[in-house]
Amino acid sequence: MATHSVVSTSTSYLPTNSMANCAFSRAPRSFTPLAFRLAKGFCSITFSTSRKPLRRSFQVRSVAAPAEAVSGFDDMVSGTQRKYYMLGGKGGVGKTSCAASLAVKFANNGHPTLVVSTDPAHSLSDSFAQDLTGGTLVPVEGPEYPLFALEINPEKAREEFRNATQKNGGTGVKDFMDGMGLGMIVEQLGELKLGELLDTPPPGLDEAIAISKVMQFLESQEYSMFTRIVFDTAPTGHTLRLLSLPDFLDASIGKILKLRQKIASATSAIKSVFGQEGSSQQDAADKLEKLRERMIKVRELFRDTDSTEFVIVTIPTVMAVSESSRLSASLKKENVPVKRLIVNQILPPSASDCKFCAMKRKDQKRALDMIQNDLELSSLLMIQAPLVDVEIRGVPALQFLGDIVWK
Ligand SMILES: Nc1ncnc2c1ncn2[C@@H]1O[C@H](COP(=O)(O)OP(=O)(O)OP(=O)(O)O)[C@@H](O)[C@H]1O
Repeated sequence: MATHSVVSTSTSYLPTNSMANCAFSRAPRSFTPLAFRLAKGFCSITFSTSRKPLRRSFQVRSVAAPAEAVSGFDDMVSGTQRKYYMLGGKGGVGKTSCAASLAVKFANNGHPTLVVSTDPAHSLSDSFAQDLTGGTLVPVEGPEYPLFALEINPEKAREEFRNATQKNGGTGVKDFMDGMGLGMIVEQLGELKLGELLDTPPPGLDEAIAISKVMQFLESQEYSMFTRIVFDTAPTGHTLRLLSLPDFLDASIGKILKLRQKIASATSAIKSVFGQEGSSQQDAADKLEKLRERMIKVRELFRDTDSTEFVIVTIPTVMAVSESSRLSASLKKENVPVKRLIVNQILPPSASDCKFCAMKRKDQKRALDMIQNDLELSSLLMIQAPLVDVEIRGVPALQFLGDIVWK
């Protein structure tokens, strides 16, 4: 198996420090790559500057790759049935870059695609070099088939829901129960903390509501065209909490709705309370019911082996690999289908390493060996993605990365 490392032939871009000895040399970071053409033996990159386009040529060395790097993209792209890919892992490992590059690749291979960020700290806009904020679908320019991006604003989604349960400055469901002299029952149902849940949401709720918001989009006929949906998820901790959240919310909301029904039919006095303030409370109850239905759908979606896959993204460091192993175990426990592990930012092969690179390479090798011996991770299809020497920003750059990673 051969891979290609990019070596600048233009000495003006070679750094003056010891890294200059490395095959892995630097490209000008202040430029935005406009087009990448990688062919066997030769690669050319066109950069734009504020003054004029600049073209630089690069030799591409053929070197032995350390391991098989085939991702099984053919399998991922085949069929027109809708499929969901969720990319997750430790913060900063390259989830967004991998998710965005996968979305671009799907769109270039015949799939109308939607890429969604559910990470409260969005970086999709940065990755596509396009403003995708605003919580609506934004078309991404460049790919052959339609590609839309969506950055969910969890804060806004939560506010919308909270407003429906907080009429007249009340504090939501808990006040609603208190107001009917039923606060005691709420207290008795110790685990029923929906009021608090809305006031001080636990970590992960934002993302659950964000995904529920996505479901809202997907239920709509208007969006039925998308055959591939790629999620750029929040870092591991959020994702793990998110996985257990639909069950928790389902149970809590289910209980409160049942309780409400029981109370409503039990006494006429309470019935009249419902009657007088019917619309806002009915509205809140309807919203709760709707949220609950969506949570059930989210839970089913996470576990559907036919249509969903969670791809773990990591980097070759002991800390990242340990976290990925825990993530994999948790996903397995929750019956979430996982097949692939991307090990991103691997130093490309080089004939002459500087001291820094040699040490880094040794560390990376240790982490890669750790993956091979890890009970959780060794069974996954490992995709090795090289550390590239340009910032992955904009569709051409994502296409370039996608062609390396998704083969
Ligand atoms: N293979 C790679 N080679 C070089 N740079 C990379 C590579 N993958 C990602 N990067 C860079 O690393 C930085 C972090 O990447 P990215 O935003 O995709 O990570 P993330 O896991 O989504 O981060 P966060 O957890 O903060 O959302 C970005 O500047 C990106 O361009």
